Amino acid sequence: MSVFITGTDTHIGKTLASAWLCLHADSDYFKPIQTGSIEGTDSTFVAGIIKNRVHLESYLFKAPESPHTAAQAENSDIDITTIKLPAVHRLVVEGAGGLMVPLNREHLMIDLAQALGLPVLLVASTKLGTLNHTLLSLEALHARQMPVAGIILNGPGNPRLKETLEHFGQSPVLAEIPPLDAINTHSLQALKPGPQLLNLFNMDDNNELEFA
Ligand SMILES: Nc1ncnc2c1ncn2[C@@H]1O[C@H](COP(=O)(O)OP(=O)(O)OP(=O)(O)O)[C@@H](O)[C@H]1O
Ligand SMILES: C[C@H](N)[C@H](N)CCCCCC(=O)O
Ligand SMILES: [Mg+2]
Repeated sequence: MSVFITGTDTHIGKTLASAWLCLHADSDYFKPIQTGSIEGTDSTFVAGIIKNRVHLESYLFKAPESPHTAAQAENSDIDITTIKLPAVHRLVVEGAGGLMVPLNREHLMIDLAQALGLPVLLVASTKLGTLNHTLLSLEALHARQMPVAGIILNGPGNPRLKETLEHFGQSPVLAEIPPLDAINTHSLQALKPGPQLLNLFNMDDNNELEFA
């Protein structure tokens, strides 16, 4: 089984969560659309953690902007039908920014996620404001009846957040990643995912995802 990792925002921890999951789930990594390549790419970061199990991006643009304008700046255009999943058994696919990020004049990141048909993991902050951002993202996914595997909370502990998001968002919080002093293979290895999250990678493709 493979998953599509999105987030409530850019810079929210999608790559961190992706590297962490690839490490523990023995999974490959694929970032179909990367912008801001000058600053360094997510694939390069993840390759530092899981070495050579990182697949080449389908689209790579220099400008640290939304994919639709970063592509335009290079006289290019993103055609989501050209994005094919690498033929591997376990794959973590990372989006860019959040779900409503435009890829071209017609498609948003959520359209790509829907086209790829993978269960979606939503990375969300634990900061004030996250309830709105997270529930809006879940609303968008549920409105399209897309398979939502669950939420990964990233940031300082916030006791009531899990229960509130599970109640209103009808999706499980599958992991809570604390602020890490260092981000490397050792620190990610030491952070153990729960069985519910790892089981996602052991499910076969026709398993129904439902909120327990
Ligand atoms: N739990 C954490 N502890 C420490 N640093 C973190 C944590 N989560 C994220 N970061 C740092 O915050 C920055 C943004 O995280 P990350 O690159 O994973 O965001 P992203 O959602 O993948 O962004 P993008 O939309 O550009 O792909 C990175 O420098 C990352 O190392
Ligand atoms: C450049 C950044 N690191 C991401 N790759 C792209 C983020 C696009 C965000 C668009 C937006 O929501 O305003
Ligand atoms: Mg990233």
